[in-house]
Amino acid sequence: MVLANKLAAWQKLQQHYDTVGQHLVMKDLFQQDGQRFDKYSRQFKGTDASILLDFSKNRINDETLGLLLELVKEAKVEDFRAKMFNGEHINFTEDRAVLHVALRNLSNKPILDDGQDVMPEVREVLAHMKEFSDAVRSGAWKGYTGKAITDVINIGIGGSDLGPVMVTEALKHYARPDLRAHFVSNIDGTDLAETLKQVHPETTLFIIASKTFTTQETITNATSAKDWFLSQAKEVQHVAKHFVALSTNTEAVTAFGIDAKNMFKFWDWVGGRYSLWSAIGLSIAINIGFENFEALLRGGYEMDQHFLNTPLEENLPVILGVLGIWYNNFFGAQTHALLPYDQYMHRFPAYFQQGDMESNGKYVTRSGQRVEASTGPIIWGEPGTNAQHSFYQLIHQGTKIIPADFLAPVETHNPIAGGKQHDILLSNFFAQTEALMVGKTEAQVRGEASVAENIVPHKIFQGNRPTNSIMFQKLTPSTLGSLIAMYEHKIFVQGVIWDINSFDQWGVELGKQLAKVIQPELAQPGSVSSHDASTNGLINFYKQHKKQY
Ligand SMILES: O=P(O)(O)OC[C@H]1O[C@@H](O)[C@H](O)[C@@H](O)[C@@H]1O
Repeated sequence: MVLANKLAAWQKLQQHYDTVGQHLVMKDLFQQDGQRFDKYSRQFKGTDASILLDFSKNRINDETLGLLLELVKEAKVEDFRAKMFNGEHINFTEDRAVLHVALRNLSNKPILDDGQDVMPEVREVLAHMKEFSDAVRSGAWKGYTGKAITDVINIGIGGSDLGPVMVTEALKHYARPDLRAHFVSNIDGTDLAETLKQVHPETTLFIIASKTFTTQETITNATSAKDWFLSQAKEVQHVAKHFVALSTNTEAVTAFGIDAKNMFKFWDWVGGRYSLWSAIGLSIAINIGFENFEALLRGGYEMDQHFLNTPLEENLPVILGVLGIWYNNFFGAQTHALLPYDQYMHRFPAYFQQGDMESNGKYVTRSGQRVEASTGPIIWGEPGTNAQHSFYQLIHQGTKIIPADFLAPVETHNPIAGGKQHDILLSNFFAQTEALMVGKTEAQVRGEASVAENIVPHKIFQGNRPTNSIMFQKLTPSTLGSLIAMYEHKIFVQGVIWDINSFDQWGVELGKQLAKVIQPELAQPGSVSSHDASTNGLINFYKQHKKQY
């Protein structure tokens, strides 16, 4: 593969940026073209999910879009897309297929990994999840004293936590108040301790979620949870009624003491950050019911079909992907904000911090060279309108360009005050992207009542700040599924263009290795001298002041 910045379309884009792109003023473009919204907005329609993407408030014209799509073709995004769906081992550093799309493949089409159809096993696990989640929800699954389960604690971290947390929060409207979901991820004992305070062992189900079943945080928390449980339940045989595992590692699960029949399997072709669609979604299925979990899968599946079959110029993930490239690589934007105007989506940005940054935070190309162009953006965000009262100042008047996606539902689940609160929310949603685009000129500032001369520059907004507006009818399970899959594929498109492997995560390993060296040093008496002066100093400071428990 050729380095992204050496592709002919990239060079053309650079020239276009230098001569035209960087000078484009959106306000003028809107004045010149009354059809700009129609021209630069697209709709996705699933069975019941519908998503509008308005990307007209971007610093682009027809030539920009044409060249960006040329880049997609030249970088062979379509070939890679086919490779992913066909089960080729595109995650070549781990020699794995990338088949999260199989988890939501609701068609009868087989999907092959190493020549074997993975669908029968996928369906088998889904059936197991249905059976189990139904039993927990109906109360048929009983704890060791014969009581029904009231609290489910998912113990997992990274991809084995963030997806279930984000989705259960986003779909809280569909959850039953008498069946509470909790999530413990951090090795900090506070996370587990504070959660255990809220539950009772007789009515608590622990879901130990770990693809590898070797992750230190998860196994340690799971062991402490088991100790807590056994301190009251006493008999080891009761563990079977209160602990289940979600993993690819049967051996480690059984060694932990969980019965293999209480294990929900998935496969190494499911990346951790793409795993909420797999058995890792068990806490979701219990929380919102299996039918709703299936609707989530359907939404994902329908977005997969859209990504696969829609022409590039109509393809939402492709459009979002190339717009990201435009700002990241030509305007030098370092970050990308996700700003959901839906309180239920408050963990959506955190979810895609892992989804995007663990996927595309890489500087080595597929052929092992160093990239010459900037890769994955820093993803951040908070729900509107809270974010407006926090960091929007910098987006409006700071020195950095912050491309942002604004997401909002047309319909709210909670029409408080006869829908008035939703109107207020949405008026802010519309106003912010408008303000970011049009800004406020010096003349406008002066036109306002009595502004002191020295204050004038402070009140000017340059505007021309790019945003995408993403509206969907209502935050239903299928809509959420489509939105998640849309961003997954956006990340895919960008990774292919940058020629990096979006599906490994070697960058998280070094810190883990070093922690394993340091942990025994903390338990030994005396000071350490084997590290650099700073690390030695910090460790020794801790050892001097540490409390013995
Ligand atoms: O599910 P596991 O194996 O416990 O892994 C949890 C997380 O572990 C992290 O180290 C990885 O970077 C993540 O990608 C992963 O999701």
